Amino acid sequence: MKIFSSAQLQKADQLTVEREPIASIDLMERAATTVFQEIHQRLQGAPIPIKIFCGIGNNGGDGLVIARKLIEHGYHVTTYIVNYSDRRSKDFLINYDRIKNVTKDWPILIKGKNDFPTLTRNDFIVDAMFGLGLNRPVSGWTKDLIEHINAAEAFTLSIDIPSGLFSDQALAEEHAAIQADFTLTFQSLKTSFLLPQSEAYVGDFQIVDIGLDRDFLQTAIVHKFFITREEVIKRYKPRNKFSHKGMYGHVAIIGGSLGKMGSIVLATKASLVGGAGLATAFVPQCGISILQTALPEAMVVAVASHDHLKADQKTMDVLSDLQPTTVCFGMGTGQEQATIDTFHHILKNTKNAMVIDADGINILAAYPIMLKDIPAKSVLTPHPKELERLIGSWVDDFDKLKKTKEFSKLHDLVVLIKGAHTVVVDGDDLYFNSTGNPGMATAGSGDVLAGIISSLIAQDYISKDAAIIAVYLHGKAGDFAADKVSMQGVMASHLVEYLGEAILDLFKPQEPKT
Ligand SMILES: NC(=O)C1=CN([C@@H]2O[C@H](COP(=O)(O)OP(=O)(O)OC[C@H]3O[C@@H](n4cnc5c(N)ncnc54)[C@H](O)[C@@H]3O)[C@@H](O)[C@H]2O)[C@@H](O)CC1
Ligand SMILES: [K+]
Repeated sequence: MKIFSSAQLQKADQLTVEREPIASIDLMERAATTVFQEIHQRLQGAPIPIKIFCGIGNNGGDGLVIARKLIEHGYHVTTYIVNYSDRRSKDFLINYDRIKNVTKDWPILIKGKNDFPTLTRNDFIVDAMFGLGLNRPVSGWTKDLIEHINAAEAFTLSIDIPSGLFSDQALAEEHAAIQADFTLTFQSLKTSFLLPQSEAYVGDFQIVDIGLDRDFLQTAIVHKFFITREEVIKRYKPRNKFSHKGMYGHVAIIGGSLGKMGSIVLATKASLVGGAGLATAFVPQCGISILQTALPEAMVVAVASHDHLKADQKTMDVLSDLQPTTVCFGMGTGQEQATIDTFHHILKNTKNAMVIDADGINILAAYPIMLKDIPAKSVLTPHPKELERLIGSWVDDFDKLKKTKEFSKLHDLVVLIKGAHTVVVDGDDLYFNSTGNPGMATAGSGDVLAGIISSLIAQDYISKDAAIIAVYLHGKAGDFAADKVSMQGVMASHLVEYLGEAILDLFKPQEPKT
C-alpha cells in the first residue's frame, strides 16, 4: 500500500476537484460524512458528551460537518472554534453557516486561555484543529489548549492527523500534539504515524477512502509503502506439487556459543517452518547434542572449538562443500577474536545474499572494513541499538531513516530496522510492517525473524521480498500467539509455532472488515 506525502495528498485533492469534477465543499462533505459514519457506527447513539474542537481551515471544516451530522442524529454535541487566526478557509465558512441552521447551540469561540472549556475524562473529544495544513509547530495559547485537552485523558479521536503532528517530519519533544486514541486519516497513512516517536500521539489508526483521483494515486511515485496482506500475497510463491526438497534451498544457520545455543535452535527451526528444504546448523561443539535433540530435522556441523565458533580450514571446507543456498550468521556468537576471523572468512567465501543478525552486526560495526566483503543484497536485521553502532546516532526518526537509506545504498544491503512498525530499507524504498505487537519484544524473537528471512531467500525470493514477507509473517504469528497466550505470554517459540497459521492466513478468504 502506497504512503503519500502531504504535498501529494493536497495535489490529489486539487486534481479530484478538477477532474471528477467535484466542488471542494462537496469533497469535504463526502470525506467528513464518511468519518461521521465511522463515529456513528462506534457510538450507536450513546448519550455521551461529545466535544468537537475545530480549527479555522479545512480540517476545522471537516469538524463542522461531523458536528452537524452528529447533531442531526441526536448526539449531545458542543462545538468549539479554535480561533488561532482570522484567515478562515472558504469551506470552513460555508460549514460554519450550515451548522447554525441545525442547532441553536452555535459553535463557541475560543480566543485564548480563559475560553478553555472544562473537560472531563467522560467526554468524547474530536480533534479537528489542524490537518495537513500545519506548517510550523503549534505555539502560544493553541499549544496550551492541546495540552489542556491531553490532560483531560478523555477518549480523543483525531481527524486526518493528530493536531500538532506533522505528516512527513519529526516533532521535537518540546512541541505539543494531540495524544489521540484513534486517528481516522484520509486516503493514505502518513509516514509519521509509523515512527516510534509518534507512538504517543497517533494511537490506533484507520484509513478512510475519500475517493481521491484514482489515476493520480495509481501513477504517483512513492518510496514508502505499508506492508499489508495484499503486499505479501502479490509476492508469495505458492508451491506446486511436483516439487522436491532440493528446490526449496538449503539454509546454513551459523552461530551459537556456550549458553546461547537456543538462538540457533530457534533460527534453524524457523527456517524449516518457513519452508526451506534443508537446514544445517553450524555450531561450536557445545551445541551438537543440543541441536540434534531439539531439532532432529536439522543437520549439524560442529567446528573444532567447544565454546565459541572458531572454524579451522577443515570446517570451512565442510561449509563450502555443503553449498548452502543461504548463510545466516550472528545469533548468539559472541565477539571472540576467533569468531570474528571465522565471520570474515565466511563473508569472503560466500557469494549469495546472506542474513546477518545480532553479534554479526556488532562485529561489522566494530570492523567496518568488513562491510565491503558482504555479499550484495544481504539482509541485516539490527534492532535500534545495533543500528546505532552500525550507522552512528541520529537526531530523530526521519534522520534515522535517511542515514539507513544511505547505508543501504552505499553497501548495496537490505536493512531491517526492528520496532513497532519494523521497516525494510532497500535503497530509497521503505516498507513499514503492519503486523505484530509488543508481546514480541521477547528473547529470541529476532532469531526467529532471521530464520524466516533466510528460509525465504533460500526459496529464491529476492532479499527485499524475503524481508517484506518475513516481517509480515513474523508479526502475524505474534498476533495469533498473543490472541492465544496474551502479549505477556508470547515467547519466541510461539512465533515458530504460529508461523504456519500466519502463512495459511494469507490464503484464507478474509471476512469483511467490521
Ligand atoms: N486531502 C483531501 O482531499 C481533503 C482534505 N480535507 C481536510 O483539509 C485539511 C487540510 O486543510 P488546510 O490546508 O486548510 O489546513 P489545516 O486545516 O490543516 O490548517 C488550518 C490553517 O492553519 C494554519 N496553520 C498551520 N500551522 C499553524 C500553526 N502552527 N499555528 C497556527 N496556524 C497554523 C495554516 O494557514 C492552515 O491553513 C486536511 O487535513 C483534511 O482534514 C478534507 O476537507 C477533505 C478533502
Ligand atoms: K486534526
